[in-house]
Parts: sequence; C-alpha cells; structure tokens
Amino acid sequence: MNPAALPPGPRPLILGSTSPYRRALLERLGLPFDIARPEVDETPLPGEAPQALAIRLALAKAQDVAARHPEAIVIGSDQVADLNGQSLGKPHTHERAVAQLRRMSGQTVVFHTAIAVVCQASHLVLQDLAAVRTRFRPLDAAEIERYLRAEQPYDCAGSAKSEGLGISLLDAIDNDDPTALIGLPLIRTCRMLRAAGLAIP
Ligand SMILES: C[n+]1cn([C@@H]2O[C@H](COP(=O)(O)OP(=O)(O)OP(=O)(O)O)[C@@H](O)[C@H]2O)c2nc(N)[nH]c(=O)c21
Repeated sequence: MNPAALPPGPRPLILGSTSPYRRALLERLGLPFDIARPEVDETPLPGEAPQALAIRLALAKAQDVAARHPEAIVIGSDQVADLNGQSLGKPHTHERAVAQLRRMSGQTVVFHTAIAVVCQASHLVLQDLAAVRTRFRPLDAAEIERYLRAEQPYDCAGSAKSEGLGISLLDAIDNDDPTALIGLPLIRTCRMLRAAGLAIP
C-alpha cells in the first residue's frame, strides 16, 4: 500500500535509537512506540563543529529509520559534548573515559543534544537542538577513578551520568530542557510530536 494513501489517524511512532536512556525518557510520555536501530556512520567530518555534528547525525538517524518505515513518525537524536570546540562522544573504554574526564576537569562543557522528527508519508522534517552548559569541578585522578569504577558510564557522551553519581562531578548546570543532558530533550520532543500530529497528553 502506498503509505501516502494511509487513512488519516495517528501514525505509528518509532524511536530510532539504541540508547536505553532515550528509550526510558520517551516512555515517560506514555505514548506507544517501537524501537529501530539507525545505521549511521557517526564519524565527524573534517573540521565539523560539535553542534553541527549532533544536528547532522540526529537527522541522519531519523532519515535512515524513516526510509525503512515511511508511514511512521520517527525520532532521531544525537548528543555531542563540546569542550572548547572539541567533540567528545562515548568513551566506550575505561581508559578513554579517564582521558575525557581529565580534560573536562575544571572546564565548561556544553552538551549539544539534537533531535529530528521525520515522517516520509507526511513530508515532515522537524529539527531542534538543546544546549546544556555544564561546569565540571576540578577533579583529581583518584576522584575520576572512584567515579568511573562506581558508575561505569562508558556508553555516555562525556563519561558521566548526570542523573546518578555523575552529578557529584559538577559545579553547575544551565538548562532549559532538563532531560536533554541525559540524552533526549523532552520539552522539545513533546513540542515536535504535537507538531507532527500526536496528542500529548
Ligand atoms: C551526558 N549523558 C549522555 N548520555 C548518553 O550518551 C549517549 C550519547 O550518544 P549518542 O547520542 O551517539 O547515542 P547512542 O549512540 O547511545 O544511541 P543512538 O541513538 O542509537 O545513536 C546517549 O545514549 C545518551 O543517552 C547519558 N546517559 C545518561 N543516562 N545520563 C547522562 O547524563 C548522559
């Protein structure tokens, strides 16, 4: 069936993400949704700024999943930590997490979380970005080691879980969308899903 010929009504919602944290955040809205894995190369382009990288990848993730589910409303998101213009992603290993936190110690780090909402059948492409400015305390090697051993945030951009023990690494958070730092800005997500035709609440 041509997806454009679907009868009007609520379209299926898909979160195009493997992140368990994004999934848990979206579940807060109480909407039924499915999960699909985006197949996107997350390597930055030469000279690409952190914010531009997050915006590009969020859209690429949503479009990749939307190409396989043209009738659905698809959410894609990407987060990149910005340390003085340098992009920090997920460390994946203890050693890389130590290196990230050493560099972030005493610094201002801006977490850019981009979101894209795409529906091919409705010719809909919406994009937004939440920037969360954080200040990390000066951290010594023993603190970094204790924190990482306790929380193991190796799948988190910037090597910290702000809703957990990671909050103890921070001096300040400046934020207009409180869940953005965890991985999905829900105020913006609600706004975009309403624009896509979903009823929330
Ligand atoms: C700062 N921070 C970042 N993350 C996670 O770090 C990851 C950023 O990485 P990503 O934006 O590339 O997404 P990921 O590859 O995990 O999933 P994708 O959608 O399939 O591409 C996301 O999973 C965020 O949820 C965080 N997760 C938690 N729980 N708490 C945090 O404070 C936090």
